Amino acid sequence: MIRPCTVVISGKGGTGKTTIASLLIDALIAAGKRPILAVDADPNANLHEALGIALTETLGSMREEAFTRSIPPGMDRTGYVRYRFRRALAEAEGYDLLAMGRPEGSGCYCFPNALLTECIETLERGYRLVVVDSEAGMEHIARGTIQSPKVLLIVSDPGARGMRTAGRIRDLAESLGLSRERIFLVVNRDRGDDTIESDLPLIARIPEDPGIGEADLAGTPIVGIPQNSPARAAVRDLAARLVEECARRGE
Ligand SMILES: Nc1ncnc2c1ncn2[C@@H]1O[C@H](COP(=O)(O)OP(=O)(O)OP(=O)(O)O)[C@@H](O)[C@H]1O
Repeated sequence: MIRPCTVVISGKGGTGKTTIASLLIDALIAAGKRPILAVDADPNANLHEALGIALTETLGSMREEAFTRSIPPGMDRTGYVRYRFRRALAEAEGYDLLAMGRPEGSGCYCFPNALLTECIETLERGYRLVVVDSEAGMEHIARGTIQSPKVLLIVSDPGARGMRTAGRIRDLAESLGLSRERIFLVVNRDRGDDTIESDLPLIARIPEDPGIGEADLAGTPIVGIPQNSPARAAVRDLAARLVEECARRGE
């Protein structure tokens, strides 16, 4: 089976992971790289809002039912959970979205992780790309839920502190077995004249874009910003680079 190319977007809180994930998914679809599986693995699940689609269910929200609710006649519990799992996919033009939902209690994603680990291989079939909106801790990589991604993007603001954090995330990813050549830096909210001091390979500089702020303020989807907006153009270039990286690593 050919596995899709998995791109994980990580970075510390508020750096623009979800914004970039949504524009990236949109750009990849426009480039014909469909269908895409989008996974919202951020505890503050809001990728669906950035993409402008409704979400009816998260993997976390299925927990109670999976164990307590009586299952329909003729189905065993595993079959029922798989059925519900497929239903948790929000279908949209060119992609499906799966949201993990909030962690249970002490920050553990035990149930959604177990579910995703069990189902991801079957689920991945049929997708060309998997784009994961993740968090800095990379619990999903640590737990092996998301198999070694082909590309890890670390999003950071241009400042020195952001660069140090990006370096620490890279070290964490490496300690989890990800090879350095798969890890790239994305500088977001770039003002053009910032000096980037990082030993991470820079794959994209996404400019500060007033259209994103306006969409945020109005609560409208990020993917609704004009096609010619500066951030969108930069993400299109990023999408093209990712397509090359995936091809190099055997999509
Ligand atoms: N290039 C940009 N230009 C202008 N504003 C931006 C840009 N990128 C992100 N923002 C703004 O920065 C804020 C944080 O962005 P976003 O929610 O995408 O970050 P995040 O890393 O996903 O956050 P969290 O870790 O909380 O999930 C939002 O208000 C968003 O509108």
